[in-house]
Amino acid sequence: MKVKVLGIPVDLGANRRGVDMGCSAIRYANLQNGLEKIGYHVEDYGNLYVPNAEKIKIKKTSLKYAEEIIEVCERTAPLISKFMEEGFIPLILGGDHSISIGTIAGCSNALGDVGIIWFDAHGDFNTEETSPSGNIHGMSLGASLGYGDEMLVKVGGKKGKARPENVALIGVRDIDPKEAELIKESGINVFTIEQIDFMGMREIMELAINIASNGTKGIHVSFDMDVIDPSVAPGVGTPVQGGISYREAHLAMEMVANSKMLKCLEFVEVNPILDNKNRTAELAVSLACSALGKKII
Ligand SMILES: NC(=[NH2+])NCCC[C@H](N)C(=O)O
Ligand SMILES: [Mn+2]
Ligand SMILES: [Mn+2]
Repeated sequence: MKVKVLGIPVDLGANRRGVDMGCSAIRYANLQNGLEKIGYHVEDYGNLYVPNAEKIKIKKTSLKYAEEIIEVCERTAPLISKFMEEGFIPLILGGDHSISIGTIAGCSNALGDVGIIWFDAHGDFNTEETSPSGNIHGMSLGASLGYGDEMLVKVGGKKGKARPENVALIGVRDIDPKEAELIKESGINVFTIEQIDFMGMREIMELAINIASNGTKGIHVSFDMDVIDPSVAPGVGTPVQGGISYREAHLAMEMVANSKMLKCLEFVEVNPILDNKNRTAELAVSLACSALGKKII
């Protein structure tokens, strides 16, 4: 039971500044202590170097900071693979959601076949052509599945990090029109917030875990804190009303732990500037503990 924590303080993929501080906020909320209490050996690698937005001129408004984000992701991928080969579960702290292009590449390279459960209010399936914002954090799931800019798609070496039938996108309620078409075309499994209301998180997670486990060597869980309702998780840059509850989020993580398939875990989009006394980071810590096996009794 070993966890290796890695901070990736990228905020270049999002419009609002401040998610780069997410990793510090999550560590400050006693992450290491919480994991040690449930029996983990925890090593903290520290943060990856990320260039400062103030020093960079945007070259392309349709793919903002692409060069820098790709460079960070290319450094991330081999590091994640290495942690996994050493027997650690990587626990990655964002940063905005663009970092997943690198983490998923690394996880996929280490495992060969990986399933992805992606929690998000958004689809993160835009491309340069469909994105209304040009922000790469809205493109990272699509890029991981082979859609979009060649350089983004090729991070870590191979195009298409998982089979679409092994991917579950959960909690979505804000998808751009052309993004929706791409999502449908891709064939990934989508569970909207409406379906969670209707079927309950338990059934959705049973399906999602099956989807992500079927024929794979393990599951990568990518957790965008904006999947949770903003009344519970206010410290995010792109909040959308009507998100999942505190307990639904925990139940989902508890079921991930029970599946014994978790190989790589990340929490992204925590923005301490917009938070209320660090409660969103504290929630990320308690969710991490649940995903890694913390039990009520
Ligand atoms: N990871 C996120 N919070 N993504 C938000 C994406 C918002 C919007 N769909 C866009 O592409 O700009
Ligand atoms: Mn996201
Ligand atoms: Mn989101």
